[in-house]
Amino acid sequence: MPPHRDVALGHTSSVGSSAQQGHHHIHLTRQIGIKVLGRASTRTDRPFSWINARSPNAVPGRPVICGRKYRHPAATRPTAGAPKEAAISEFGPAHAALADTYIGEDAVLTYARAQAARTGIRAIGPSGGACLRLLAAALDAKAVAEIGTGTGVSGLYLLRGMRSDGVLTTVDAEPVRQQLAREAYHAAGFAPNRSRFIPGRALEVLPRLADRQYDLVFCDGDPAESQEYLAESLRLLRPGGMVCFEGVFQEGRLADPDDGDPQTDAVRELVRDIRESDRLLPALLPVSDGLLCAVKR
Ligand SMILES: C[S@@+](CC[C@H](N)C(=O)[O-])C[C@H]1O[C@@H](n2cnc3c(N)ncnc32)[C@H](O)[C@@H]1O
Repeated sequence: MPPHRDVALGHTSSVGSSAQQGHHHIHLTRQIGIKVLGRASTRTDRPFSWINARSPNAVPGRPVICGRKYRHPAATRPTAGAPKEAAISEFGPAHAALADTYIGEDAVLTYARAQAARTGIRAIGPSGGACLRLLAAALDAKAVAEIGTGTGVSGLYLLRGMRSDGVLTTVDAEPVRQQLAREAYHAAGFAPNRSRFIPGRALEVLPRLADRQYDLVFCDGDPAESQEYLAESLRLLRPGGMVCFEGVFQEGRLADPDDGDPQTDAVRELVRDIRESDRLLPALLPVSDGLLCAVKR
């Protein structure tokens, strides 16, 4: 087998010859011409919290991702054969904190975040915000819809990633919060025509927005309405557009088998439906409180 260029590491390596590498691995290597650096495990006996086979919503063999504040009791039970994974789990919060501090927020974001805290709402964390900015830039987004303006933290990140002529349409049931967001966008130097504020309940406002006109839809309103937001997002998005849901870890409740709260159940359904949809290509990013993103095929 000829050597393949490893684009991730910038050196060449011989791949596909080891008996330990599975057929799928070899096939993938041939298909994309790079070395695959790791293989997904199919083990389900891990002792730590991100696989929770006891959850009533768990699909056998499929991981249920757990928020970083929650640790399943089994997480503390040592099990032979998986010390490395347990160690990785232990380092999760430290890595998350590093991802947050890496970004560094300016005065406007700091102010908008302080306003969110003052008014008692949760704003997306810096690492989640940076992902939104990154995705908006990667999509070259001209039209973005947001459910849950809050005091403008997520909107600032979105606007900073969008095209310079892009428009953010943002919906919130609380006009007072939208006014704070408007001030934050202004303070950050965005012209008024870069944002469109629509006050009202999401399920009343979203049906008025046009089909297939949006590059990105960011959902951060009422988690209990997640399924409806997904349906509306699929209608609003152009093919190749992306939907993102913030807060899917539900601060650890998602993977808590004892949590039967209807809101958590709604998010569990959302997570499962997105994963199993053949119209969507998902990735669950472990930033902020879980940012579930999916491209509409
Ligand atoms: C978590 S906060 C949004 C934070 C914001 N995305 C950020 O990161 O800066 C949720 C917001 O959604 C709004 N909201 C909750 N339920 C809603 C609904 N059904 N329709 C519209 N907005 C809603 C709340 O008023 C609140 O401002």
